[in-house]
Amino acid sequence: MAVKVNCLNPIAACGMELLPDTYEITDNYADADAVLVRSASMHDLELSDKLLCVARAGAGVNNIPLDKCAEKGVVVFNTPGANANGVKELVVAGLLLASRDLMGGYNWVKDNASDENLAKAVEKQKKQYAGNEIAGKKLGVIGLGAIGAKVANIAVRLGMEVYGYDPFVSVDAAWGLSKYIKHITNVEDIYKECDYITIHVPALPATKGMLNADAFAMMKDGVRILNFARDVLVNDEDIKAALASGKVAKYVTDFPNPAIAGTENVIALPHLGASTEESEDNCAIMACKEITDFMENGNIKNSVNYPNVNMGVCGDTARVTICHKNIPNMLTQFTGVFAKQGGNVSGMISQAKGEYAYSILDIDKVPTEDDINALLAIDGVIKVRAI
Ligand SMILES: NC(=O)C1=CN([C@@H]2O[C@H](COP(=O)(O)OP(=O)(O)OC[C@H]3O[C@@H](n4cnc5c(N)ncnc54)[C@H](O)[C@@H]3O)[C@@H](O)[C@H]2O)C=CC1
Ligand SMILES: O=C(O)CCC(=O)C(=O)O
Repeated sequence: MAVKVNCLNPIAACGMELLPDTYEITDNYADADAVLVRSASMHDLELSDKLLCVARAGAGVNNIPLDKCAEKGVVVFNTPGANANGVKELVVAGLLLASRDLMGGYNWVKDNASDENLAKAVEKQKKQYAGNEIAGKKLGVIGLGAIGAKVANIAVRLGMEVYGYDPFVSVDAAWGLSKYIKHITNVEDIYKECDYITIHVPALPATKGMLNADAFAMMKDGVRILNFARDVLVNDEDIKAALASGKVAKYVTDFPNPAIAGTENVIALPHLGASTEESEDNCAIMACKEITDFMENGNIKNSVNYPNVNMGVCGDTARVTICHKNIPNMLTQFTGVFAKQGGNVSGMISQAKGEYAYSILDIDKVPTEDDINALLAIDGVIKVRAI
């Protein structure tokens, strides 16, 4: 039967073209085996029994109910790093927008475009839009993942003194960091020392409202804040007060909301970080490859709610995949189901991530409906799929 794929947002064609010809694109979310999504919220959508996986063509997964998906055996993927360069480049633009009054200058020229003496007027007017250079200034980067690490490295190359903070930094990201980045172990040192602060952490209960009145109170007067991660990381009322008092000179954000969009010294962009042809292509390609390998082989790569598991292509007559709870004695029960029927399990792999686990079994016979039902009847088994 054809694999049905539903796109909740438009996904770049170069990714969609990688899906096998046998796959069918459907407008009917409820009938989909696989869902592709960018920023659309899935929190209010029902998860059908048929749904097997969701691929987020992007990094942030706060638009997807990860626990609810895990409980129903729906594997959620994202595309780590695929749009990081796009965001990094926009953060560089954000640093410049926070330092030079480009918007004011641009608007003034536009408003005076028909002035015959424009060239002369420009020379008189330009002092209104003078600013500062970023070279030599201190930049604090909170979160040194795919984006934060790139931002920190480019800022070093632009002549900034860079402070980096990430208590959970991955080994890969750490290897890629410039040796000139100062390793900060207490985020308060970033608040106290830096002229510019940029935040690149996921929206989690622990990071929501991280930049709040207490944090602003520690910062230098005239600090410039950049938020290309998520609106909820910055407390709206607190940053408005900090902008009004001059504590924060500029707030550049990719996440406007009615509370801050019209506020003076807020420069708000319409979530453009990953909106480049290159990032959209990279994310679409990675997401579609993840779906295809999962649907065809049961392999999981870059999941955010199930473990990564790779057993290549099926080396026997059939393959069975099982989403289950991470509890004792599961594997012997799985092999027991096939042993009872005289079937041989020739390959098996199992990995756990938190409360959940995922197993792949290659077997020398096509599993019967009874086999599948026997697996489903095991306490802790969530979803079984025969490939
Ligand atoms: N503006 C846009 O269009 C885009 C925004 N984003 C946002 O940026 C966020 C980061 O993206 P990536 O760098 O690709 O993700 P990532 O997962 O590679 O990096 C996130 C980093 O934050 C760190 N972290 C987590 N909690 C922290 C804390 N309390 N303090 C300091 N560091 C902490 C993690 O250890 C990790 O290194 C995403 O979660 C998403 O919300 C991502 C892509 C595009
Ligand atoms: O798909 C998009 O444009 C959103 C990108 C984003 O915010 C993310 O990857 O977390």
